[in-house]
Amino acid sequence: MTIHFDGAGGREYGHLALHTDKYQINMMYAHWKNGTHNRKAVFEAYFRRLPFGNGYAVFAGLERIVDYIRTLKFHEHELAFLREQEERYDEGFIEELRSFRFTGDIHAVMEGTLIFPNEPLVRVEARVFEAQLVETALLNFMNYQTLIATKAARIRRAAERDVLLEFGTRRAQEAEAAVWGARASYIAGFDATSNMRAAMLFGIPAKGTHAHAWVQAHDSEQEAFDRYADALPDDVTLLVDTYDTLISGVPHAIATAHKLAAMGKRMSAIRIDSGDLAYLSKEARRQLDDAGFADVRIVASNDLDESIIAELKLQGARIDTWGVGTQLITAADQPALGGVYKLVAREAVQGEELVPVIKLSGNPEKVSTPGRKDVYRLVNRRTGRAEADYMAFGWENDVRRGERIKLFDPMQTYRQRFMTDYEAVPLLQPIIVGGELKMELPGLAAIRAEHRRQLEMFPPEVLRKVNPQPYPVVLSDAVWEQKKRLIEQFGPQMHE
Ligand SMILES: Nc1ncnc2c1ncn2[C@@H]1O[C@H](COP(=O)(O)OP(=O)(O)OP(=O)(O)O)[C@@H](O)[C@H]1O
Ligand SMILES: O=P(O)(O)OC[C@H]1O[C@H](OP(=O)(O)OP(=O)(O)O)[C@H](O)[C@@H]1O
Ligand SMILES: O=C(O)c1cccnc1
Repeated sequence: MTIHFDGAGGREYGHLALHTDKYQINMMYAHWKNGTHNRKAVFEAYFRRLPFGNGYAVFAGLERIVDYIRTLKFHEHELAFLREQEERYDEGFIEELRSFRFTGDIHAVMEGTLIFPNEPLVRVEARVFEAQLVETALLNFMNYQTLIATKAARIRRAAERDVLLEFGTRRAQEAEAAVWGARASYIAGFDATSNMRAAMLFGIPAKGTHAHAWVQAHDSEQEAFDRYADALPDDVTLLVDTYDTLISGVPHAIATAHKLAAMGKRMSAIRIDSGDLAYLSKEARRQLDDAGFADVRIVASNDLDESIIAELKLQGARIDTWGVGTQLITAADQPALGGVYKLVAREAVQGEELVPVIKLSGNPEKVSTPGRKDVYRLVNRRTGRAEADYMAFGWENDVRRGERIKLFDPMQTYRQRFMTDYEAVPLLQPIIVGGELKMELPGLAAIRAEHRRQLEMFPPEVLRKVNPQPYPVVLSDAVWEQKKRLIEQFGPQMHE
């Protein structure tokens, strides 16, 4: 059976229970066959390396994860499809899936939070049957949206206080990437999107200029500008590079601006989309100023990214607004974030205590950190600065009480120091408990404000775009001791 996409937005198309890798279904099946499917498991999602050589990443994806978890169920057409698989799953398993709901707990970092390698960002505690299924979709959402939010944060930094417009939809890796990418960019400081659906779904301001096609669709550039300005209300932006930016585009735009002014309307901006954007913007600025339009702004676009924006600023470009598409929405210089989802604890016997588990690797970076962990941001009370993120077990009270704690880097254990006068801010919040939404997720305005507030807490050395200082992510003694113990316990087996 194949459910053909009927082109009419068929409802099946939006159902995500099978938005998972086949091996998850097979593991669920094997757990079910063995009678272990109801045992509790704890998974943590994290990434190991920061993208783009940045000093931090920006967490995004939670809204989509929560929506997915809350609506997760197997529909009849999905069960029918599973019945046809070569594994010939027992009918009892299909029946089990028919009543499937997520009944576990999810703790997560809030969107917009600055995050760092190897710290848990989402913790899923549920029957292994449930926790296993959701890995793929959860990573899919978290990895893409966090990647785009991080890229957007770099662009925001380069653009300083200028206006940033997200223009990526036409180059995005399909429709969902466009809208969730627009949202992720907005979280990290973009001001608006050209994508109308993203604007409608999420309440992001929608903004747009016009394309070359508008100019080409008229007998002359002047006519095109006048007609566009006539048709649209105040504050139009005219694209001036269809023929020649300085010889025809800007002078024609100025002529239109004069006509608008005579009618009590105004032209708000021109857009330049090709050529030497530094030179053209400076010359266009001069022409506009000389004509008495010092308040008309200049928008630039054309394959921009954070490096080109920084470079154009160095060259003294007179650009007020940056339209950024392809490089942002595809994260062109690093098109994937390698977030992973690892089992850290499990019920060896149903109903009994959780036991920590480890994943070993020849590569020390890839050895997982066992046990169900919390993560705290340690903020120096005197300076208000974040100094380290600290992973500890739930029963460790010293950090919560603000007692003196040791900070050491698990990759460089000889480097350690102590911290006393700090506030420990828990990063993992209870989002879903017992399958029920525990907290109302913040709206985009609050997420953006929190993101901006967090940036203030980090030193410029961590925030800079090139060769930033690593921010410490450290383990409590107890977490480190347990990791060592499990490495010793399971290590030799690697060589057998
Ligand atoms: N002054 C500048 N310094 C550095 N990079 C620039 C400068 N001006 C433009 N760029 C960037 O150079 C790249 C190529 O620009 P180029 O001038 O080749 O485009 P174009 O060929 O004129 O545009 P199009 O192909 O859209 O017609 C783009 O990414 C653009 O943003
Ligand atoms: O360059 P981006 O950062 O992706 O920004 C979006 C681009 O999309 C439009 O170009 P269009 O699709 O018409 O193609 P072209 O200008 O590259 O020919 C627009 O004029 C921008 O150049
Ligand atoms: O509004 C614009 O100028 C725009 C929108 C999408 C892509 N390029 C430009």
